[in-house]
Amino acid sequence: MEEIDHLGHERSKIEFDVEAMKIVWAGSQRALEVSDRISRLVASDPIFRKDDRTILSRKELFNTTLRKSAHAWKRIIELRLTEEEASRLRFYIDQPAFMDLHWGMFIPAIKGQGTEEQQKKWLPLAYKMQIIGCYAQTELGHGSNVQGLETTATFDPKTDEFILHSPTLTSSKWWPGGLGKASTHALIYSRLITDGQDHGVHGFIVQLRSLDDHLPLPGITIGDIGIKFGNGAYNSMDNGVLRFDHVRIPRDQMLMRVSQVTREGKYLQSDVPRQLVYGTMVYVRQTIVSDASCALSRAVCIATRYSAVRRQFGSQDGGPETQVIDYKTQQNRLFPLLASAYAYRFVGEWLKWLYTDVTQRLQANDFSTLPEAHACTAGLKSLTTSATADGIEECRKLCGGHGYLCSSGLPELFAVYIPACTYEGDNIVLLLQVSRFLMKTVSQLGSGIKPVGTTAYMGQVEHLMQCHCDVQRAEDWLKPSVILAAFQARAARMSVACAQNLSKFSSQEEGFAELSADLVEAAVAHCQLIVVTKYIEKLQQAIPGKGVKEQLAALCNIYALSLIHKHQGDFLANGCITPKQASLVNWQLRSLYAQVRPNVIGLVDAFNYTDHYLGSILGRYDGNVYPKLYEEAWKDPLNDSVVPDGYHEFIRPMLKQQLRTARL
Ligand SMILES: CCCCCCCCCCCCCCCCCCC/C=C/C(=O)SCCNC(=O)CCNC(=O)[C@H](O)C(C)(C)COP(=O)(O)OP(=O)(O)OC[C@H]1O[C@@H](n2cnc3c(N)ncnc32)[C@H](O)[C@@H]1OP(=O)(O)O
Ligand SMILES: Cc1cc2nc3c(=O)[nH]c(=O)nc-3n(C[C@H](O)[C@H](O)[C@H](O)COP(=O)(O)OP(=O)(O)OC[C@H]3O[C@@H](n4cnc5c(N)ncnc54)[C@H](O)[C@@H]3O)c2cc1C
Repeated sequence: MEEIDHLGHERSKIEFDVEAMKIVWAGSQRALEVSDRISRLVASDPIFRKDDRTILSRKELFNTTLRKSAHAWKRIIELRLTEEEASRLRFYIDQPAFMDLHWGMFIPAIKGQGTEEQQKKWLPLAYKMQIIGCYAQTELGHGSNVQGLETTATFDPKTDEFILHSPTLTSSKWWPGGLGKASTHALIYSRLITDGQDHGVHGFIVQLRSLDDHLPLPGITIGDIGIKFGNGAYNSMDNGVLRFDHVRIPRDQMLMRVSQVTREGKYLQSDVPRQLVYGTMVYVRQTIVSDASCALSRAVCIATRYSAVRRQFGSQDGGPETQVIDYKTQQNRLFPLLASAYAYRFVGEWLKWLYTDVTQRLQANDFSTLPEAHACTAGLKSLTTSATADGIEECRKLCGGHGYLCSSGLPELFAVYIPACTYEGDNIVLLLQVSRFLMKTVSQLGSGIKPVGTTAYMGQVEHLMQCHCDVQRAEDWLKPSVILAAFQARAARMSVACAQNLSKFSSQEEGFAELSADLVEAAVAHCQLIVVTKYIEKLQQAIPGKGVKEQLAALCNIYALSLIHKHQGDFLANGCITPKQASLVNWQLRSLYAQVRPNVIGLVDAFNYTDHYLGSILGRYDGNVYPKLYEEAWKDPLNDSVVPDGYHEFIRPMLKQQLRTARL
């Protein structure tokens, strides 16, 4: 039967080159080719099916994780996939698994914190998957406060070993992904004790399970922490609990790039900053920003396609009703999210560059950009994951009732995504780190230290404290210089106000505690400025393809102006803009919505997601929503029988009883 494209009329209106936009989204022609090929490979392989995930029991679901991971690994070897292809394979399989922690944290931690010798010993085993590792930092009692961890690693000079021990219930390792059932090894973060002295938290490679029969080694208690939020979702992951009872490991299993313990038990600190122990978190936070653009674009793709299919009200003379995407309220909720997905994509690309740059510098013992890399990764991780989690939920609401069905793909996407606001650093805790960095920058302004990188704008603080926004007509809001000036003035004024208020307290710590809510807002303003700046810089590059740059520019303006509208309290209170200019923002936004409206289906098609990856009937490429929703309902196990199990036991006796009561 011929397939009908129910979104064909939408696609015929598109004014730009969608194929060229796909390249921009993927990053390059080659990246698009790889992504496209691997997504099809996954979609066509029955082992990677995922439409049944929300109805599987926990054990069945975990079993699919094991099967999919083993099959993925087999395919990686058979097809000799490159690292990039393997990572795309993981992306399109779309199921959280122990492999993520092995490749995403265990290996990077050894690379970043291990000596050359340690890397030589452990990395080949890990690369060949002859050992499976996880990243065990968080404990039952402490996650955010890493310095508060309680697990101890005490050096025993008699045997040249460390003794790993969990002295309290709260010192139990709790949460590490892959720990519960799959990992054979772990990177354990633990307090280092030598000769009765506590040197703080360090990383140790510890074998947990036998490589022969997978049983826990002596002294180790280990298991899964239990079911988590939502059906399917993150429950494919075996987040674990672990306790040590005086477990001995050789001395050379402490990661010793940052500091060392000698054979005699002497503690030596190298000139590498201590903060490198936190380096793996910087790496993962950077990847999480790019992931945010993927998760948000996925939700937006579903909501956009469905909003073009769905019609409610407004029929005239028996004609079709209005597509809900044509309601201005729908556009006002949806289009800023579409714009954010693109904005996060570009800031993610930049952050990857920043991370690569800082890594190269670290290798050359240049640690000067580490504080900025920490502030940027922490802040942008926080900003993008919070907005993405909220955005996915908004997309669910944008799809009305059908968005609540698991077959819309949105409930599982939300459930699997929201922990990103917590893992790799609670979002508020991370923003407080950014605000510390900002306060330090402000305090150094008068001292001749020139702010650089993302805080360079603070160098013009005197101008930014007084400047006036130069907008008289709505179109003036389209000028990048005007947008940047407004965001810079807002960020600078909020940071300076915090710094001034902090100086009124007798101690810095007291001030930080009291003003933490304001500090978080200043950090958000700074991070939003980074996103806007990086988007504007992206537009300064050559971008080929008919109409592509124009659409990207419109989305950039929507991103920036919708933020000014949302946070107009900040912009007005700090005198960055006037009430008249705030109302012109709205006029300009409406006109931008009209400009992108004919192109929105093209803008989500450019993500190039397969129907398999989207996992959503509402977001189907062909828009054939209603027949497929109807068909899907009959697949529910409840519909296996016409009369439900339990009818004779529960429903029938109740009905009969009511009958008797009625007769009485
Ligand atoms: C199928 C086959 C596939 C094959 C291939 C597949 C490839 C697959 C790849 C998959 C990739 C997937 C990626 C992974 C998936 C993600 C899953 C998530 C799993 C989750 C893991 C976790 O959650 S791990 C635990 C994370 N924990 C945290 O984040 C804790 C948060 N807390 C902290 O970071 C810190 O404790 C703190 C920063 C909040 C406070 O630190 P501290 O108490 O030491 O304090 P100070 O505030 O005093 O800071 C001191 C000083 O240090 C600076 N600083 C702090 N942190 C850092 C840092 N990270 N880097 C650099 N500097 C730092 C701070 O600014 C201070 O500086 P001063 O100059 O002294 O002011
Ligand atoms: C799905 C998932 C996977 C995870 N995977 C891993 C893993 O693989 N390995 C691992 O080691 N860990 C892992 N974690 C743990 C995770 O890193 C921590 O949960 C996270 O760092 C937050 O720490 P916490 O739980 O201690 O939160 P808490 O710090 O207890 O936060 C509770 C509340 O207190 C607030 N708060 C805390 N400190 C402050 C402060 N100084 N100022 C203001 N407010 C504050 C927070 O904002 C939050 O609202 C995972 C967690 C989840 C949910």
